[in-house]
Amino acid sequence: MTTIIDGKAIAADVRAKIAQAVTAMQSRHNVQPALAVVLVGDDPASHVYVRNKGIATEKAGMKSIEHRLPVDAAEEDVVSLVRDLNADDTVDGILVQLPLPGHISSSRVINEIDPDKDVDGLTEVNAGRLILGKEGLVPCTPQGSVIMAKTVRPNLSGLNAVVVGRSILVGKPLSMLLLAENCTVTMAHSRTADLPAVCREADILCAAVGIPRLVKGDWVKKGAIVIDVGINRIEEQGKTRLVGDVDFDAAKENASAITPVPGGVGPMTIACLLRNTVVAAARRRGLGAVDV
Ligand SMILES: Nc1nc2c(c(=O)[nH]1)N[C@@H](CN(C=O)c1ccc(C(=O)N[C@@H](CCC(=O)O)C(=O)O)cc1)CN2
Repeated sequence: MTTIIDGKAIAADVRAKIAQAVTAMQSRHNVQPALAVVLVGDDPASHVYVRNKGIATEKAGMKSIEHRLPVDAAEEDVVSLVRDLNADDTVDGILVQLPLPGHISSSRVINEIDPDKDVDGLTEVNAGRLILGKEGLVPCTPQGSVIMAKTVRPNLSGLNAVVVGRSILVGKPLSMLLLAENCTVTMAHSRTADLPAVCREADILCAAVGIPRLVKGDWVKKGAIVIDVGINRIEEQGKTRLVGDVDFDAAKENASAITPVPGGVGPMTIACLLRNTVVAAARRRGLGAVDV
C-alpha cells in the first residue's frame, strides 16, 4: 500500500504547535511575534499566496503586516522599505514575495534583509549557515519537504537521496538538509546524464524542477519515498489544473510514500514560514528555544 503523505494534515499539526508556542510567548513574555510581507506588482498567484500567509499568520496568533508596492516601484524603494523593516524592532520576520518584477534584482533585495529576520532563509548569510551546519533560518519549502519525508521514515540516515533541481529556493537547500540527515545526496538537474537512471537509484526522490510530470513512474525505485515540490498550473481537457513535477498516478505504483499536488509541499511551505517567524522572534528577543 502506498502512503499518500498528507501535507495539509501535517501542516495543520505544525500550525497547531505554533499557535501554542505563540500563546505561551504572549503569556510568559508579553511578546506577539510579527511577520512583515512585501509584495511588489500584480502577479495574481503571488497575491493569493501573500493573502494566505497573512491569514495563517493571524490564525497562529501572530501579527501580520503587509506592504504592497506597485509593479513599477523602483529597486531603491523596495530596498528602503526592507531597511525600515530591519530597523523596526517590533518586526520579527521579513519576507519578500518572489518573483519580483524583472527590473528589480531579487538577490540585492533579499540580501538587504537582516539575516536574523530572514524567515525565508534566502539570504547569503543563512545559506552559508546552512552549509556550515550553523544555527540559522532554513528555507520553508525544503524544511517542509524533510518534515514530510520523516513522517513516513523518521530516520533518513544512510539513504540515497536524489534531488532533481538546483534552485536557490529549493534544490540546493533541500540537498543540504538531506545531507544533514546523513543521506547520500545526488544533486541532479537538466544537464544530468541519464536522469531516469539516476532517479532509479533514489530511496528518497525529490523533484523540484518546475516541469510538469517530468518524473515518470518507471524512474521511481520500488519502495522509494517521493517528494514532489513542483506546483505547475497546466491546461488539460479544457480545464486549468495543478500538477507536480512527478507523474503522480504512475509514480505511486512504485513508491512506498508520495506527496500529492495540491495538498503536499505547498501547505507545508506556509506552516514552516510561521515556524521560522516564531523561532526568529524567540532568538531575537532572547527568549530561549521554542518547541515547534
Ligand atoms: N518569498 C517567497 N516567494 C515564493 C515562495 C517562497 O517560499 N518564498 N514560494 C512560492 C510560492 N508560495 C509561497 O510563497 C507558495 C506556493 C504554493 C502554496 C500552496 O499551498 N499551494 C497549494 C495549491 C494552491 C493553489 O490552488 O494554487 C498546494 O500545493 O496545495 C503555498 C505557498 C513562490 N514564491
